Amino acid sequence: MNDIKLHPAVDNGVNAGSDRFSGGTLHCHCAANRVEVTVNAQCQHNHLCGCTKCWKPSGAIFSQAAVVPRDALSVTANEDKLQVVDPAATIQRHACQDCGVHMYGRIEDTTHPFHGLDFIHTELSDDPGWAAPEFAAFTSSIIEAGTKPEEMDAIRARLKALGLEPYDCLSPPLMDAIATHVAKSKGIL
Ligand SMILES: N[C@@H](CCC(=O)N[C@@H](CS)C(=O)NCC(=O)O)C(=O)O
Ligand SMILES: [Zn+2]
Ligand SMILES: [Zn+2]
Repeated sequence: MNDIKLHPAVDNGVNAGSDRFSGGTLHCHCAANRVEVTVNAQCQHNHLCGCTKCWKPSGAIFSQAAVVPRDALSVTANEDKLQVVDPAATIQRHACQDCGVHMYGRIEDTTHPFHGLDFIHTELSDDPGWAAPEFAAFTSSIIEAGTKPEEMDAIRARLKALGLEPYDCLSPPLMDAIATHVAKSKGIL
């Protein structure tokens, strides 16, 4: 056992997803009248995120976030309990007002490279088979939430041991995808 706790989904090892998985339901943490989100797709780009804005289960220092096509996602129960956490943010995080869990994040800016993709936290689903996290994003940002800078070497080593390469922004393929989108929108590519 390793005493560094990153996120419950990876602390005992990363579980592989299923190639045959095609979606499931997510629930908030309320004991009754749970908000339910139904996703009719496997997720992509699942990763840990160390930023201060993404929702984390209690005790976790990283969030786990993935994307799905926005037209594959619908709120199927208790949508009236959802409220956008920060309307000024790029990602509009729709959270349950009662338990605080973020049910999905949506980008409304049609020019954004990730427009059309919604962010979800797959641990809110009991359905097995969601694609596994592949890397850790915004790793240095965990300091902004209280992790001591001197703990970072051990945390990055633990991430690497789990096969989750730590980056301080997004992974190179996603950074390349963003830059490609920007270059195309400027007519450079
Ligand atoms: N260091 C900042 C980073 C925040 C940040 O840029 N988060 C990334 C990853 S989720 C992002 O794309 N944020 C857009 C948003 O929150 O709308 C923090 O920890 O708050
Ligand atoms: Zn709730
Ligand atoms: Zn984040």
